[in-house]
Amino acid sequence: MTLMERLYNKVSQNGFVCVGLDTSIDYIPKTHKENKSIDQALFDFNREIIDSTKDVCAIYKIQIAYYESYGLLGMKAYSKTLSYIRKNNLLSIADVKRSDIAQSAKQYAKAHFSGDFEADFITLNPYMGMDSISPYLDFIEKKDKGVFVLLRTSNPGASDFECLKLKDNSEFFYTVGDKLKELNNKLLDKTGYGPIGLVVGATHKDEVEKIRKRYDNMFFLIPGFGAQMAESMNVYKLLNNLNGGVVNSSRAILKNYLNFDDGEDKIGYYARLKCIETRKEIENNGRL
Ligand SMILES: O=c1ccn([C@@H]2O[C@H](COP(=O)(O)O)[C@@H](O)[C@H]2O)c(=O)[nH]1
Repeated sequence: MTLMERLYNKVSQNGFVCVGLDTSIDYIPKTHKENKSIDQALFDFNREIIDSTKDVCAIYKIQIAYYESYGLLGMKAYSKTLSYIRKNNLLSIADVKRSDIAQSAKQYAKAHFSGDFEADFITLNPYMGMDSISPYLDFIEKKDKGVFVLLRTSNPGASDFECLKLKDNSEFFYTVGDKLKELNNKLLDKTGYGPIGLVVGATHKDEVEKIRKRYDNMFFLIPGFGAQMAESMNVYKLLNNLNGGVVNSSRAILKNYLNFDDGEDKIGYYARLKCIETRKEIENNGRL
């Protein structure tokens, strides 16, 4: 089975939620971190979240910044989390948003598609051009890996550059998307999708239908739901009949336990509950 088939099947079986492991030591209760090294505390927390959510989510996204910020110990937790995900036959996205000249991109590809930090998918920033993307193709084709490239990001400043108007009055990000679509079209498999996906935030409601239609064969990583308060209807429209993307939620899932008196003893349980709630909210509002 190809990577895209595995992801597609996970979405069909478990739903489209992508659990974001943006794990900060600040989110971990005192009782769960005292007498532990930082790497152990981060990893134990992640393991509890993974064990409790693996049958109600499609994939895990690990935001590298949260681990890098704790130095070597953070990166140890990052590596252990990725390998735990792999050992359990689950899927991972390393949110590393890389971008560089081809020679350096090749090293990034090696770093994040093999060895200590091996992930199934990574995120890329396309703004240095197509030669900053092509070095990843070797791993995509030979090692069955995938990428999600930033297209229309969820942050408030996203329009500063992504939406700059070109001479024909189109927005710049469509040029980026069209080039990536061309590349992805050569790699489609029987799911109808290919391993070059797009990051499309659900926070910009006016464009979601146009983006979904234009990039119909591209699998989306959709951030913005939960802590960034994107509307569930926007998410639904980006999902392409609920099987064309995964919806990331990080803080809302990891910190859900804080909303309950008995939360500290049931971190995984409340994360699981939030995953189920997230899926239901998006599915139900989409049906309206
Ligand atoms: O456009 C983008 C691209 C990436 N992200 C990342 O997704 C998560 C969102 O976390 P929440 O806590 O659910 O808001 C985080 O890792 C971002 O770096 C994004 O938000 N928007």
